[in-house]
Amino acid sequence: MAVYTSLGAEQLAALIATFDVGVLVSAKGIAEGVSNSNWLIDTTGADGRGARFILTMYEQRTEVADLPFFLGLLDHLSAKGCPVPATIHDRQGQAYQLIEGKAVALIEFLPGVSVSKPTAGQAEAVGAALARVHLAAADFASARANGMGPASWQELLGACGEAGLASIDPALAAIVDQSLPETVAAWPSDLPSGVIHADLFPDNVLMLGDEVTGLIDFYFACTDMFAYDIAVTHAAWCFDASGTTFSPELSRALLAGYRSVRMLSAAEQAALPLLARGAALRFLATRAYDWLNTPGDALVTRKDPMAFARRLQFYADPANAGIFA
Ligand SMILES: Nc1ncnc2c1ncn2[C@@H]1O[C@H](COP(=O)(O)OP(=O)(O)O)[C@@H](O)[C@H]1O
Ligand SMILES: N[C@@H](CCOP(=O)(O)O)C(=O)O
Repeated sequence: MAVYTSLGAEQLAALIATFDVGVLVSAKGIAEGVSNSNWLIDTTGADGRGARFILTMYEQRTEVADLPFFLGLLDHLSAKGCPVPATIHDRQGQAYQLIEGKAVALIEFLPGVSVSKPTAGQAEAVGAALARVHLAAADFASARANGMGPASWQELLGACGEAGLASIDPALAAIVDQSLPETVAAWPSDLPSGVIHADLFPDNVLMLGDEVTGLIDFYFACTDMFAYDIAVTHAAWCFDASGTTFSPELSRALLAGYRSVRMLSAAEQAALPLLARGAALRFLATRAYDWLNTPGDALVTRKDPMAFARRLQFYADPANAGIFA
């Protein structure tokens, strides 16, 4: 359930009245998502013909200081024709407001559904959409460091400790030890970089058939290597949810879709196996930390760390080195 904060009908109506979007008709909490609170908002519309929006309240994982980057990026990409929701600015021109100390933003509603079993056609479309974001953000003026880089994996996995990792799975500490030091030591810093999404999982992509209608949840977006974003998207899209079964077909399609829009340099190509191990470690680290530190009665659904430990083992196996060719 991703509505952590209760907003009363009067509060919502007063908030919506600060935008030029007509009068509030209904507000329904959205169950999907884990980080922020989201509502589906219907209004009479500025022209009286009805309009639909998403209202997001940023909870503790999103720093208010980062909102100008995240929301400015949405507007930039939307203006460039990417399927990204634009933010609705209030009558004062502000992209977000504070309610009882928490930031809220009204954003464009985009059609589509998140797929749970992608087809090759859908993976190809997502690869192409990712490459278009990389190109479209080239003239976005702001930058944001990746707070989820190699130092954070070490910190989070270190905080879990050997005993914590063993409590998740007896083999987990050894799996981490086999890959973490060498991946961090070899991590590149000289590959083509720019704005990346950094969390383009299927639940952050809205689709209608093979068409990408929405790329959402840019709240890990940052300035980092494009090829790392490909690796994250590869890890997210090319396995079953448990990380047990790799799909060569989805992998080929995702990479072909990306390359159809943006060619990879030889150095990026060569780095993909290493970057994929890093991507698996990044999500293993946050999932393992959350697994051990999320109270049993919390509203957040804990995600299985072993699903990314299995991906890490797959990427670390020399027999699979050729999958990115
Ligand atoms: N712009 C949008 N258009 C349509 N639906 C959206 C939009 N933004 C969010 N949603 C819906 O809200 C859900 C949660 O949003 P998301 O940004 O992924 O939340 P969280 O950051 O908590 O993971 C999504 O799965 C989707 O169903
Ligand atoms: N994609 C991450 C979790 C981040 O949650 P999101 O709902 O904000 O995308 C994972 O699967 O571990």
